[in-house]
Amino acid sequence: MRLVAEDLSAKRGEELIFRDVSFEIETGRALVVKGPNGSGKSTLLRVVAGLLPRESGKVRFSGEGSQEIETVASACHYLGHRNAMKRELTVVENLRFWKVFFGDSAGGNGMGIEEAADAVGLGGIVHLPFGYLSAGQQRRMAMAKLLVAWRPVWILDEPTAALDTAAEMMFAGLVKEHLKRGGIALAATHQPLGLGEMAELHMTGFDGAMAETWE
Ligand SMILES: Nc1ncnc2c1ncn2[C@@H]1O[C@H](COP(=O)(O)OP(=O)(O)OP(=O)(O)O)[C@@H](O)[C@H]1O
Repeated sequence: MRLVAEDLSAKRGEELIFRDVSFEIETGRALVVKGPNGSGKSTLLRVVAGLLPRESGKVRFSGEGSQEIETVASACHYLGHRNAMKRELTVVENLRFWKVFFGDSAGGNGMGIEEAADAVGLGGIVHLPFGYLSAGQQRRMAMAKLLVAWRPVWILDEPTAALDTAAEMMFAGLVKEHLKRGGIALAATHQPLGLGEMAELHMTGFDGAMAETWE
């Protein structure tokens, strides 16, 4: 199966942020989106995840297994800059909410909540309110959200910003395992994700009217 984006363009407000962006990602592969601040990386990721409307173009799956997927959005996990957790609820309550809310996509099973917390190295503190956790621990728990429900596509926006080296390595391991299970990852990042050689999409944004280049 492949995630295919064809000739995407998107606006924020009245501004065209990018156009003619196309890529394909096979199962088991990751694509890293790079580019300077403001070049449209986050916008692209949100468009692919179905969180922002696209101005033109298409996002679809093709190949074996794609028929079982109703919509691209239903097959995507999106980890944005914010953690999407309620501070007042415990970690277990937050993860339980997401597990039920997302459900599993066809062809996979999410981890149990304790197992997912263990996988991000925080098994002992799931009873605490999310707001009690340190910033790095909160980010780790947000990563556990990706594990409690199976979705083949992980869309990751600066996933390891502000994490320590151990957490970066832990997350690289999670992504590698996801790819091994037949997942797909699309990640915007300024720092290496520790995944080895990855395909890259370089976004330069518009410099004036029409000066964008895509590699
Ligand atoms: N809600 C909005 N309304 C209008 N313009 C916006 C809005 N959100 C973002 N933009 C603009 O869209 C452009 C692309 O923003 P985006 O967040 O996609 O960039 P980015 O490449 O992810 O940047 P960074 O590396 O800083 O995270 C920027 O010029 C930004 O100012």
